[in-house]
Amino acid sequence: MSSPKPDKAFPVSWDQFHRDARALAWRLSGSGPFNAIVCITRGGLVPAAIISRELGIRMIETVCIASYHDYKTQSGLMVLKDIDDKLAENGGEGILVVDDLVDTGSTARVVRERLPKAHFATVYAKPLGRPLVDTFITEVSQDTWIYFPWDMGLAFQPPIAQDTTAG
Ligand SMILES: O=P(O)(O)OC[C@H]1O[C@H](OP(=O)(O)OP(=O)(O)O)[C@H](O)[C@@H]1O
Ligand code: HPA
Ligand SMILES: [Mg+2]
Repeated sequence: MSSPKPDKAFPVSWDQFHRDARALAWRLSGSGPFNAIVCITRGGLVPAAIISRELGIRMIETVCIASYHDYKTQSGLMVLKDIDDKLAENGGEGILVVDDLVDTGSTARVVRERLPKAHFATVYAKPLGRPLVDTFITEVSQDTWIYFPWDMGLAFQPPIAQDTTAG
């Protein structure tokens, strides 16, 4: 049986995301040193860019994984592009893996199997995936959906007095 879809919303602005990704970089600056970043696309691209700038890591590899094909629905995790074998030598020691969030943990689990010694970092974490992450910044509940700034746009909001759904 599939779990109920998250019904709480946690919208994140560009400003907030930049602050949180920078906070993650600060926290990571006490770990390492890291020779390279492995970024889990697509969500990991933005935090990886911010962290690579802050920590001066210019070697960046991608692992391309698609797990949520429809809005809030996870189905059939696919590894579209694997990590270069050379980077996976030594079990990924000295490698920093970056993603935007960990939810059920299935994406992180696949990457961890490939890079068991790598350091795994995400900006946000939900309880089911949290044990798979070494460093993260903010935890949200499992029934919360995180709305990233690249998935949102500015929209008109009706005044409270006109909102028929308001009490
Ligand atoms: O812990 P999990 O339940 O596996 O969920 C977390 C993953 O889901 C999202 O990726 P998605 O598959 O939506 O692809 P995208 O990064 O290309 O948006 C997110 O970016 C994480 O990689
Ligand atoms: O809460 C989420 N927000 C955006 N993408 C996601 N992919 C898995 N969980 C989430
Ligand atoms: Mg992703």
